[in-house]
Amino acid sequence: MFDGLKEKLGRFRKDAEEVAEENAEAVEADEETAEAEPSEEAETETQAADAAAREASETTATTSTSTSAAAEADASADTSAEPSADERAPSSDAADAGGEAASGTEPDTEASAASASATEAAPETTASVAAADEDATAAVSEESERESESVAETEPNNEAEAASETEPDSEGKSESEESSSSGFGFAKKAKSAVRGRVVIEEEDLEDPLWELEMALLESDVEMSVAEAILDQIRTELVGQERKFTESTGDLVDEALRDALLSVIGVGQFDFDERVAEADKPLVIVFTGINGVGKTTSIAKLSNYLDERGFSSVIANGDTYRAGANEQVREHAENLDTKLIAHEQGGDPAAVIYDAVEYAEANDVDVVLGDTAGRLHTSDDLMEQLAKIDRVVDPDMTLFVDEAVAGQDAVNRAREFDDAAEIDGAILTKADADSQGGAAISVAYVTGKPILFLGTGQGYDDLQRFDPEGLVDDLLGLE
Ligand SMILES: Nc1nc2c(ncn2[C@@H]2O[C@H](COP(=O)(O)OP(=O)(O)OP(=O)(O)O)[C@@H](O)[C@H]2O)c(=O)[nH]1
Repeated sequence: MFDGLKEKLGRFRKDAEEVAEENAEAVEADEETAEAEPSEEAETETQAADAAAREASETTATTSTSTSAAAEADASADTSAEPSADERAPSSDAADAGGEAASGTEPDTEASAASASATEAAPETTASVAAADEDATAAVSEESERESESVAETEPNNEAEAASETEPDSEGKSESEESSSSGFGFAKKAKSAVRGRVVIEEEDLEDPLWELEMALLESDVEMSVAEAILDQIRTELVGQERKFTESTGDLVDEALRDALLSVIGVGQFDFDERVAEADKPLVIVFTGINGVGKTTSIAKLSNYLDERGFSSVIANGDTYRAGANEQVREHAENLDTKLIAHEQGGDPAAVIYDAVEYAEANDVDVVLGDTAGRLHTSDDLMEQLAKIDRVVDPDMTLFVDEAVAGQDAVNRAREFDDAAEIDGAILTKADADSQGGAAISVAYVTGKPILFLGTGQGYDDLQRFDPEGLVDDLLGLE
C-alpha cells in the first residue's frame, strides 16, 4: 500500500537529513574551533614569540588597538602565511568575543594555529590570542619587530611553519566566505552548538523541499495539500533553534511526520464510539459514483459492526441500476444480514425510510443505506440525494471512492460534499494504490475525515483509517 509514496518520502528524508547533518557537523566543528586548546607542539614553538609580544606589551601602552596599527604590526612581524590584517584585527570586539577571534586566527588546525601564533601571539586561549595580538600591535617598535622576526627565523623547520607555507590562509578565508554566504554567522552557529542546538537554513532545504513538492504532486496529492505540508515542514525545520537531541534524521522525520499528520488527520473522530453512543437506529447513507466499491464497502461495514456487537440492516437505495438488488442480496445472504429492497425504478428515499422503520421495530442498531452510483454532474441523481437527506435525515453520510482514483477522488469528494454534506469518507482499493494522493488529500480538502480504507475484496478487508499508523508506515517508523 502506497509504496510509491513511501519511496518518494524516503528520498526527501534522506536529502533533507543530509542537509541537516551537514549543518549540524558545521556547528560541531565550529564549536570545537571556538573551544579548542592549541596543540602542545604549537604552544612550544611559539613560546618565544609569545614572550616577545608580552615583553613588548609591558613597555608600551596597551590601549592602542587601531586596525591600522594592527596591520602595521602584522606587516612588521611578517610571515608568508599570515592571516589577513582584517581577520587578525585586534579590535576590542575581537578580544571580547572569543569565538570571533578564534575564527580569525583559526587555531583549529595545527598549521593555522602555529602560523598565527608564531608571528605574534600564543593562542593559549582565544582570548589570549586577541589580547596578545593587541599588545603586539601596540608594540610597533623596531625592537619588537626584530625580536618577532628573529623568533620566526630561528625556527624555520618547524612543522607548523612548513604547513603554514603550504597552506596559507585560504582555510580561514573560505570559512569566513562560507559563513557570510550562508547568512549563518559563525557566532550564531557556535552559540547554537554550545547550547546543544542545531539551526537549519531555508536555503539549505530548498532543493529537498522542491523535490518533495514534485513528488507529492506526482503522487496525486492535491496542490493545496502539498503546499500545506511544505509550509509546515518549513515552519518546523527552518530557522528554528531545535534541541539537537538524537540525530538530524529524527529532526527531519519529526517535521515530516507532523506535517503529514496535520493534513491526513483532519476531522478524525472515533467511529466506533460514535456508533456506540448514538441513539438507535443510527442511519448511515453511502454516496459516490458507479463502480468504486460502495456496495462492497457496505457489506464490509455490516461485517465490521457485527464483529463489534452491533446489528445492521442494509437498504438498497440503488433502484437505478439493473442487477443492483441481486448484487446486494448476495452480500446480505453471505453475511446473514437483513436486506430491504424495492423494485428497480422505485424511490430510493422510500427504501431507506422502510429500512429505518424495520430497524426501529426490530431493535437493529444501524441502517446502512446504499444509493445509486451517480455522476456528481448528474443533476437529478444529485437531487435524489437531497431528497434522501430530507426524508430520512441520516445521522451520517459517508462518501465512498477509490484511493487509486487519486486527484479525481479528491475532486469528487469536494463536489459530493457540496451537494449532500458528508461526515467522512471510505477509500476503497487502497491495496492497489501505490500513490496515496487521495488518502493524503481528501480530509484536508473536504475538512471531513477518512474513516476507513478498503484493502481487498474480502469482507474483512476494511481497516479503520488510523492517521498516526499510516504516517508511521509511510515513514517506516513502526
Ligand atoms: N481490490 C479491491 N477491490 C475492491 C475493494 N472494494 C471493492 N472492490 C471491488 O470493486 C468492484 C466494484 O465494487 P462494487 O461494490 O460493486 O462497486 P459499487 O460502487 O457498488 O458499484 P455500483 O454498484 O456499480 O455503484 C468489485 O469487484 C469489488 O470486489 C477493495 O477495497 N479492494
